Amino acid sequence: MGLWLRGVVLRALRSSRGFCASHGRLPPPPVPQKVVSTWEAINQGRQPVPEYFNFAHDVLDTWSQIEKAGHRPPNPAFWWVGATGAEVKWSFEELGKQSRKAANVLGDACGLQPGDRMMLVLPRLPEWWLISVASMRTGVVVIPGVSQLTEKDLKYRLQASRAKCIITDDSLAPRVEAISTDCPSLQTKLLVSDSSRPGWMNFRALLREASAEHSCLRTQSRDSLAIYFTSGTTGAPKMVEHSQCSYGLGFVTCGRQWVALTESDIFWNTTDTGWVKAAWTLFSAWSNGACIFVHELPRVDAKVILNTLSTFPITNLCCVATVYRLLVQEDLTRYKFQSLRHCSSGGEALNPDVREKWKLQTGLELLEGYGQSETVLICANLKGTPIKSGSMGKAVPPYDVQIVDDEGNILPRGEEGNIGVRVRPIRPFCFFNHYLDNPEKTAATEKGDFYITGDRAYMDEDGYFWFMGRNDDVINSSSYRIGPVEVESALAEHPAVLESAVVSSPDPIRGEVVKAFIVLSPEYSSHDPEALTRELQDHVKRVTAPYKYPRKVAFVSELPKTVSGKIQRSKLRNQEWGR
Ligand SMILES: Nc1ncnc2c1ncn2[C@@H]1O[C@H](COP(=O)(O)OP(=O)(O)OP(=O)(O)O)[C@@H](O)[C@H]1O
Repeated sequence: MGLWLRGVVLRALRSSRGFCASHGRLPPPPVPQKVVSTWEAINQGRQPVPEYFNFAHDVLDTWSQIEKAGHRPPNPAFWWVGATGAEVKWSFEELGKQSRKAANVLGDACGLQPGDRMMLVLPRLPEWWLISVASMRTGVVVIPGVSQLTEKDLKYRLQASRAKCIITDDSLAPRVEAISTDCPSLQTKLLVSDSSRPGWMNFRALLREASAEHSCLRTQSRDSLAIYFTSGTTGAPKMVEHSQCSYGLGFVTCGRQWVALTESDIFWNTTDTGWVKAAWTLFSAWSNGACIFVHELPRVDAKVILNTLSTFPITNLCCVATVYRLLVQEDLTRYKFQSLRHCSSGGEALNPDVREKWKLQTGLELLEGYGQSETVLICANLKGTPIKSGSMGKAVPPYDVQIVDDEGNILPRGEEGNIGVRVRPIRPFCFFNHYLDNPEKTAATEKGDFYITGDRAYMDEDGYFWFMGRNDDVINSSSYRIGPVEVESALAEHPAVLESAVVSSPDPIRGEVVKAFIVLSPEYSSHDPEALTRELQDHVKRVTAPYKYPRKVAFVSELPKTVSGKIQRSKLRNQEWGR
C-alpha cells in the first residue's frame, strides 16, 4: 500500500475501538465504513491523492484483511454463474490468492514487464476478473476488448496499441492467428481454455502450476493502468489511457452513491467485459467491498436476465438503457425479485417512458448516470436525491460540470451548449491521462478551462442536466435545434414503438429535417405503414413541441448498434446524407 494511504487507512482502522496492538490487546478490528470514507474523501477531492497507489494491494487486499477479521458479511467478493448453471464464488482472500497466481503467469510464463501492454478479450468468464487484477499486481497495462471483434478490429487494436500479449478463448483464437503476422509487437498468445492449441500457451494449465506468492508492484498513482478503446459510436475508436488512481480511486462515490453499494450488496451489471462499463463495475463494487455478480449471458436475453434476477439474491442492478427497453417489453409482474432494491442505467439516454414502466411494474426507481470512457461518473441521479424524469441528474463531485460554448465560456442556465468538465486550474485526478499517441486529439478536447465531452445538453435552474445528443447528432432544421433523444423519448411513449433512432436527413427547403427509424412492436408490424406514420407524427406533435415531429419515418427490422449495444445514429445519418 502506498505509505501515505496505508497510514490513513490504518488510522481509520485503529480509531474504531481504540485498541492498540503494542499494549498487548487485540489487533484493531477493521471498520469498513471508515476505510471507504477515506477513499471517498480522496475521490471527492477532500483529501490529496496518494503518491503511490495500487488497487489490488491497497483496496482488494484491505478488504481481504477486513474479511479475515470477520468484519464483512459472508457474501462472496465475486460470484459467477455459467450459462449451464455452473457457479464460481471467490471471497476477497481467494480472489487475492488466485490473482497472485495469475500475476505469476503474466510475469514469469509470459515474461511481461511493468508498462507492457496486454489485450484481454474474453467473454464473461471468471478469468477476465482474475487477469484484470493480476495486471494491476504486475503493472501490466490491460486493454480490454469485446469478443465480437472482427479480424480487422483486432488488427487495428493490436497495431495501434502495440500490445505484446493477447489473452483470449477458443472462439477468437482463429481470428487472432489470421492477423498476428501483421502485428509485429505481439509476442505472446495466451489461451483461456480446457484444451491446447498450437502456438498458444494455456492459461488454465499455467495457473494450476503457478505459485500463490507474489509481491504486488509498488505503482505510482499516475502510472498507466489500462487503455480502453471507445465504442466507436462516432468514428474510429480512440485509445483512452487511465492511471492507477483515476479509475482505482475515482469510482468510490459512483459505487457508494449512484449504484448504491455497501459490503453486503450483490451487484450485477449486465455489460460485456470488453466495454468500459465492466471496469466501472469492477472499481465501483470492489472499492465498496460489494460482491460482483456475473452471469455468463452468451447473448442478451430478457427472460434470462429476469430469471436470474429472480433466482439469485442480487441487490443492485445496472444495465444500459437498451436492456431496460427490452425488459419492460416483458410482463414483469410474473417475476419476483426477492432481493433487488436498487437499479441504475447509464451509457445511453434513458427514455422517461422506460423508467416509468420499470417503476410501475417493479416498484423500483431507476437512477440514470452519465459518463464517458475518458471520465468517471460525470452526472447522475444519486441515491436519495429527487429525480426529474428525463434528466441525467446533477454533477457528481469532484467534477465541476458546466454548459459551455465552443470557446469554453460558461453559458446561462437553460441554454443549450457543450457539456464541459473543468480541467483548469486543477485537472481532476479521476480523468484519463490522454488519448494515446494522439496529442492533437487530446488538445482538441479542451477549450478554455474545460474538457469538452462532445455531448450537448442544457442545465436547468436547479442544476439538473438534460441531454440533447452528441454534438453531431443534434438536428438543425430551419434554425430549430432538435435533440434526437427528446424525439426518441416521445416516440417511445407510443405502444407501436419498440425502439427508434432519430437523425437528420437532407431537405431542399429546410436544409435538414428530422427522420425517425423505427422498430415496431410485434403487434403493430402488420399495420398500414402510411396510417401508422401519420399516427406517430401526430403523437410526437402532441407530446413534445410540434416542430420536432419526424417529417420522415422509416420502419426497419433493427437499428445499427455498437458491440456494447448503443445505437449508432451516425451510421444512419451517413446513409441519409450519402456519405
Ligand atoms: N446517461 C446518458 N445519457 C445519454 N448519453 C449517454 C449517457 N451515458 C453515456 N452516454 C453517451 O455515451 C458516451 C460515452 O460512451 P463511450 O465512452 O463508450 O464512447 P462513445 O462515445 O460511445 O464512443 P466514441 O467516442 O468512439 O464515439 C457519452 O459521451 C454519451 O454520448
